[in-house]
Amino acid sequence: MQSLTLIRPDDWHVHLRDGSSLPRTVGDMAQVMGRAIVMPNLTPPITTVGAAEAYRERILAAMPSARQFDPLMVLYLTDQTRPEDIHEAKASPFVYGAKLYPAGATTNSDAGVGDLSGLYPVLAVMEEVGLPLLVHGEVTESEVDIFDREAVFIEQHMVPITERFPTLRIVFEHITTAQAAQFVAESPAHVGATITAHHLLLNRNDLLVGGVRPHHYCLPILKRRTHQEALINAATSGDPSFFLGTDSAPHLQGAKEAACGCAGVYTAHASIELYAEAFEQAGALDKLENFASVFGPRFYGLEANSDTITLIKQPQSVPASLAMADSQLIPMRAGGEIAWSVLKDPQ
Ligand SMILES: NC(=O)N[C@@H](CC(=O)O)C(=O)O
Ligand SMILES: [Zn+2]
Ligand SMILES: [Zn+2]
Repeated sequence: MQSLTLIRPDDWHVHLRDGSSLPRTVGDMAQVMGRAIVMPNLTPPITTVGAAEAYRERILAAMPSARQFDPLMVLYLTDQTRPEDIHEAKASPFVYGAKLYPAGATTNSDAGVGDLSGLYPVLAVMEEVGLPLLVHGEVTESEVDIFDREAVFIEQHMVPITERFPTLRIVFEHITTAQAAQFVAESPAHVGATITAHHLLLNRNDLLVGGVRPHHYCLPILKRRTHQEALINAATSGDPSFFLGTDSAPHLQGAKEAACGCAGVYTAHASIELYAEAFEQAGALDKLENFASVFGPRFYGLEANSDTITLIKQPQSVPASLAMADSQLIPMRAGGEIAWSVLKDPQ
């Protein structure tokens, strides 16, 4: 049977949520991932180092005992964030970045940044102390088409930010377009990007052909096939600017299958297996380890994990639903199969 042993991967963009959701999300993550950058878009958002450290404790308390999993915390930037908050974040051993959500761009982003230029004093400190800026890169103006919001963000915001703060470390999160892939490829090494498994495996036909598929609805929204191909090329290029970030974002079934359904795809149950499928389809399985396990830690100035996992080419069935928070969510590929499995640790 075909098998593939990798340095243990990390997830550089995940939503673990809070409270009674944590056993599901943390349990799934900790099965395979060594570390994860934990997104701060809770209600209320994680805007202080104190809140980030308390959230980290709740995550650790929800961990299955068997494995080590290290949650790396992130501050949520608002119009009220002060330069002092950045100094505190840099001083914390648990905080690895600060996240820019344009207000209204995505789930729980209402408290995000309204006026980006108002954030410049904060970005100046981030550049000075070397704290990475993680960006949900979409404009929110109602007149801009939803499929264009990422590309317009590059012109309106990414270019000015990188020009004004030329050494600021930036992660362009969950990129979905050829324009974003090109922007990152042409930027210096301290500008990176995460790419999700679902944006490698799906395009907007998978969202809309034959009926609307609410479980494929996420932000930034799935784009046309040519963009999917550009993302596959970027992820399998061997360029260290591109690394794994699942953006696994659970919502309960009822919140997705609704007249106004929430954005987010849940992939934490089988994320490395889904990436393996995408890399195999591209004939680039040999590029998976660097993308999943080496380039992310290198970007964040960390060592790669010291142990390994083994993937085997053995299909796994995905349950029709997964329990979360006394209810259920519908994971990616629900009721179907994924071509790869992770060999379980011997007990
Ligand atoms: N990606 C999504 O569609 N949703 C994320 C938010 C985000 O990452 O933009 C969520 O928190 O649900
Ligand atoms: Zn986002
Ligand atoms: Zn996200």
